[in-house]
Amino acid sequence: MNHEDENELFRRLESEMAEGEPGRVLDFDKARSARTASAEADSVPPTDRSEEAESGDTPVMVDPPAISGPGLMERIRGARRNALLPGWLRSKPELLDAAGWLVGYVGHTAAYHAIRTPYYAANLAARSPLGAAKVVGGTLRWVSDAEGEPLRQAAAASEDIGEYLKLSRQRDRRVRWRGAVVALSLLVGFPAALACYVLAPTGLLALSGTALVLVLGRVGAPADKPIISQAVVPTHVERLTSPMIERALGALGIAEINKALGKGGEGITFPHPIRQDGPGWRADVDLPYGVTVADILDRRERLASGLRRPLGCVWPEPVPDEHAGRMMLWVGHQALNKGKPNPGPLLNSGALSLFKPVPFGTDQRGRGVDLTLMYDNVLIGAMPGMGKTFALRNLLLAAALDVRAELLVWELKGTGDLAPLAKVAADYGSGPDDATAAAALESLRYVYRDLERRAKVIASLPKDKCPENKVTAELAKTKSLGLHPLVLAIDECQELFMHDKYRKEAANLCTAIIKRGRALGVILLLATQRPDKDSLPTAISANVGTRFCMRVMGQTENDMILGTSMYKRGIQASTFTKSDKGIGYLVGAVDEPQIVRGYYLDNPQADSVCERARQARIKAGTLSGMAAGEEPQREGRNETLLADILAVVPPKEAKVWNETVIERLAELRPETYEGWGAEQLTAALKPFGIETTQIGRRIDGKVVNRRGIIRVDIARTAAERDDKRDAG
Ligand SMILES: Nc1ncnc2c1ncn2[C@@H]1O[C@H](COP(=O)(O)OP(=O)(O)OP(=O)(O)O)[C@@H](O)[C@H]1O
Repeated sequence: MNHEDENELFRRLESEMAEGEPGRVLDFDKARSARTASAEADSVPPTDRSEEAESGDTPVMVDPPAISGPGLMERIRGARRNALLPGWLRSKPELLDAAGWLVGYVGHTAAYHAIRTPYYAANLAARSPLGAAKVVGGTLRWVSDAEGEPLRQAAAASEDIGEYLKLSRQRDRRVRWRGAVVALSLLVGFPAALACYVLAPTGLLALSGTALVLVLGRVGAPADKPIISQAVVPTHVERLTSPMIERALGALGIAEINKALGKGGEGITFPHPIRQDGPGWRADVDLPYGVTVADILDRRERLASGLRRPLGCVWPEPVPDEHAGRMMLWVGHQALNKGKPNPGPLLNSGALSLFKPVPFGTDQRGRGVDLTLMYDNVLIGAMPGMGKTFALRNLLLAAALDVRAELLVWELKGTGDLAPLAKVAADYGSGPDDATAAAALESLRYVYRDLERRAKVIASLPKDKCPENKVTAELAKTKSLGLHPLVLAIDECQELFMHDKYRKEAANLCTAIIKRGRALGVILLLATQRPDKDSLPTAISANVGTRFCMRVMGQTENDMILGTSMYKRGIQASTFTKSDKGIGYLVGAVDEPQIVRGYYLDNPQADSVCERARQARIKAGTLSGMAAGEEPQREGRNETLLADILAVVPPKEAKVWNETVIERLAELRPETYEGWGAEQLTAALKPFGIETTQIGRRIDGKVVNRRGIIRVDIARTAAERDDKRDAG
């Protein structure tokens, strides 16, 4: 292109720019390629550029200059540092696990061969004559220079006399000195052996004889029949490679991935080398633009098929603090659900503190996952039979081993899976019936009342003792304060939240406990198999700190347990299979969701942990309530009801309709009374021996009869109860 043409092109460009709106994005590539296509001219005259820059219509550059982003220091500061030591060296349980495995491996190998030593010895002895013959034969062949025989034969056959004579002379020389070596050895060796035979102690003689026999046996053994068999057969797992991952991703049917892998596509990038990570391989993958880890999680099964690995081995995960397309793909050597169930450290551990992390399970890589229960509440959800009760029981066993913790345990299914806890629990009930649901509700009321008491105690404490206005390990130790950890567990809590009579009150109490209980040392543990808004009030699911979700049907249940948008973020418990029992997503224990397999303690093991916890409690003097043989109060009554009625019905109102009373009660304590009906008040007063009665009122000139209370009845019963309490 000559300068004329070039100027013409830029004139055109300028006029285009002038026509367009200000700041319009120009297709510079097009312009550039037009330039290069038509000529050899390799640069724009500097005058042209400066003119552009000076004119007000300078095109807007939308791409940053090539070198952009943070400066060198910022990049160095922001760089991610790789751990100095490998994970297994930093984590004590992993180190212990690896050391234990090594000791076991060495021990097994040693024992295996020790048992077979007589067999190995007999085998070698049997082969020693053949070994001796091989040694003698080999020596004779060496002395007679047998290895040169084929060459001599060849020279003779080809009648190459010169070569033959040369080889024969070499042989004669060799035979001479080799024969001398052997003769000398025999001359020295025989008398030496004879002397040893006569003079050496029997032990040394036997040892040398045995060694000789074994060596001869080893020499006599055929190469294809090893004497020592293998103690362990190593499993060979196929290495995870980038082509395998690309092949698997390409088979997912995601258009963007196919485009990236196709001809001219940008391919798939791996920001770090694929490496061994625990008992599996870890690959970090940058998915093509626009593809998220959630897209892959949706197709985990297909991915596993593409990798030719069982589903339980393939665990794609989002990477914390990275873009949505960065995937950590961990491919285990063995399916997670095929590993031997691990009872975990609770089986043998001594005392625990709920203020510190307690063992809960292991992640895919076998590393221990702990949970801190204090200042938290836990929600466990899954389809029936996936391991909710076992997971809940793990947490309760940990709580049982903290002798200070008061346990209230309710299992509303009636299978008795939590029965071992009855040995240590202040209150325990199991059953699908109304009475158990009512008792569980009573427990909630008790906890709620205790919440009020705890709040008062904390408020009355000097600031230096309670600087953060919450229960501390120190305060929990002081028995007189009554600020010990209070753990209330309800398995199949949907039974309570869907109960005809109790659902409203149960939901209100639970919500209040979840909201206020954390700082006051109250821990609520809930497990449900029906995570929907009717069976698990949203106020509860929204306020729980730690969530564990095993297999569920779909997005709604997933997000109900794990929290809103978790499914979209790729945390999908619906991808677990039927055999993934006890395996779930744990959210809230650390910053990022984890896949965890809960420790598996069967009934007898749970029983033995509870027995140990019981003994520890007896020793510490903290065994209380039902576990201590005290009769539980099962009156089904709300302890504050009478006082509450007296508070909302002034003495001048002698008779008040139930509906008026509950309206006022709901204003006083919405968490307890909201949703009560007139009938419920009548039922709630019955255990106190108070009957409601028909009360007539004239409305619009007509007499309307409705059930109501007589205030003096309430006041009398309340006074009697107070007297009794004072006397008792
Ligand atoms: N961590 C685990 N590892 C291996 N297997 C487990 C684990 N947890 C539970 N299981 C198995 O799953 C089975 C069901 O467990 P569990 O009774 O806790 O389920 P669930 O969800 O409470 O059931 P349901 O909804 O019927 O009450 C148990 O019998 C046990 O064999």
